[in-house]
Amino acid sequence: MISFKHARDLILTKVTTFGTEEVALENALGRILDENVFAPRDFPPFNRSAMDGIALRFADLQSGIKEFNGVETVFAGNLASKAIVSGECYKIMTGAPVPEYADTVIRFEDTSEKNGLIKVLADDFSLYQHIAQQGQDLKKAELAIKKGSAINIATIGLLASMGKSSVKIQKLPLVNIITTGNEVVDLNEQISTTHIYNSNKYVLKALLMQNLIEPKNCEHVKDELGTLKKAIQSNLNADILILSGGVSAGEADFIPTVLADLGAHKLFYKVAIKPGKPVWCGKLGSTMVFALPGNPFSCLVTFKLFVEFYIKACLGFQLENPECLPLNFNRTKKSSLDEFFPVNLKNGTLNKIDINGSGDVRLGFAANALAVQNADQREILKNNPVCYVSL
Ligand SMILES: Nc1nc2c(c(=O)[nH]1)N[C@H]1C(S)=C(S)[C@@H](COP(=O)(O)OP(=O)(O)OC[C@H]3O[C@@H](n4cnc5c(N)ncnc54)[C@H](O)[C@@H]3O)O[C@H]1N2
Ligand code: MOO
Repeated sequence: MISFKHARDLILTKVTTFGTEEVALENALGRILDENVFAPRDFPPFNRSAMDGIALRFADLQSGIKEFNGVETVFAGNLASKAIVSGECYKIMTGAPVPEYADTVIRFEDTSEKNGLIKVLADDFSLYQHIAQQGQDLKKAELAIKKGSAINIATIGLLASMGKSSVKIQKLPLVNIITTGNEVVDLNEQISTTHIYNSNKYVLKALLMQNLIEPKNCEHVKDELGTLKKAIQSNLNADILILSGGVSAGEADFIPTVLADLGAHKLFYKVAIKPGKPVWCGKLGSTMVFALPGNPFSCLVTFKLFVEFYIKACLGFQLENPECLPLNFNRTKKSSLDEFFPVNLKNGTLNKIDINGSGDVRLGFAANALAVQNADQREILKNNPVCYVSL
């Protein structure tokens, strides 16, 4: 059995890229950019009025001029055709280019207009006030977004502002899922007292969808050596194969044997964590295989700790160190394993979530984070910091 950290380090030795693709901007949210994007023009591209008002010469205000002749109105999208001289101003609308002859904007609210003369009521003004100056956000040819950046909402807006209708991004992995177990039936199937519904299938699919991945194939297989072998072989046409169940010590837990028979290169089998100890990980041909324990909460936890970790590392997401916050209750443990438990992060503390072990179908559903009690910490007292990952 290896430590959690050792298991993660082994996974990192298998990090690869799934290739790149060009997608329409509207499909790029949450993905990793695979190109440097340079500003195609200055932003703003011209001195832009930030207010509806009048544009005038600051020097006039400084010399005490308070009344101005409005010579032209400049709307957003238009250019002024006249040059102003001392004592003259433009009426200008938000988003319009401030003509080169003006350098200060006064809001309409701070003016009054009578007989064509516009009076400045405010006494407090500064050069370039209410003007977003050309190139103040980005200069033409400046690196606007670095290759490897995660595309968030703001990035989508910026890319659109730069006129990018499509972007080069990291491809997502192809993922297949095989759930196992004679007692496990799909929703809508006949269920008897000793049968259970296949919740892992839906949890794994949802976890992948959370990572924007739609599984390529998803099937359920009985605990039978030959059938399992065939199913695994026919699901190696993916970057990642996720198995659930059949990895522990039971007489029908065939997965580690089948994987060995198929010539898989094992990275690890059994990690010093709870839940999820019997997790198996390795490579079969070019496919990365994660065989997760069947217990629902173990399946969820090992996906987050290992499968998602691998996917994120391959895609080039920055792997952040876990954050830590005070635990709002006392927690003791008997095992000498790293124990992961569901918590609810609220108001800066980690609050208790009821869960009866890794077979609890509730999966800690009110939880929004997974906290860890390290192997050597037998007891955590209330208000002591605990590290967690978001769910
Ligand atoms: N003698 C030992 N027994 C067990 C050990 C051990 O170290 N020694 N480890 C325990 C731990 S920890 C776990 S976790 C489980 C893992 O078992 P398996 O991966 O072999 O999974 P199964 O036995 O197939 O199932 C366990 C449990 O989960 C239910 N299950 C399975 N698949 C699904 C599914 N798709 N959807 C919902 N629920 C599922 C299954 O019915 C069982 O109740 O082993 C312990 N045993
Ligand atoms: O790892 Mo098992 O997941 O403790 O039940």
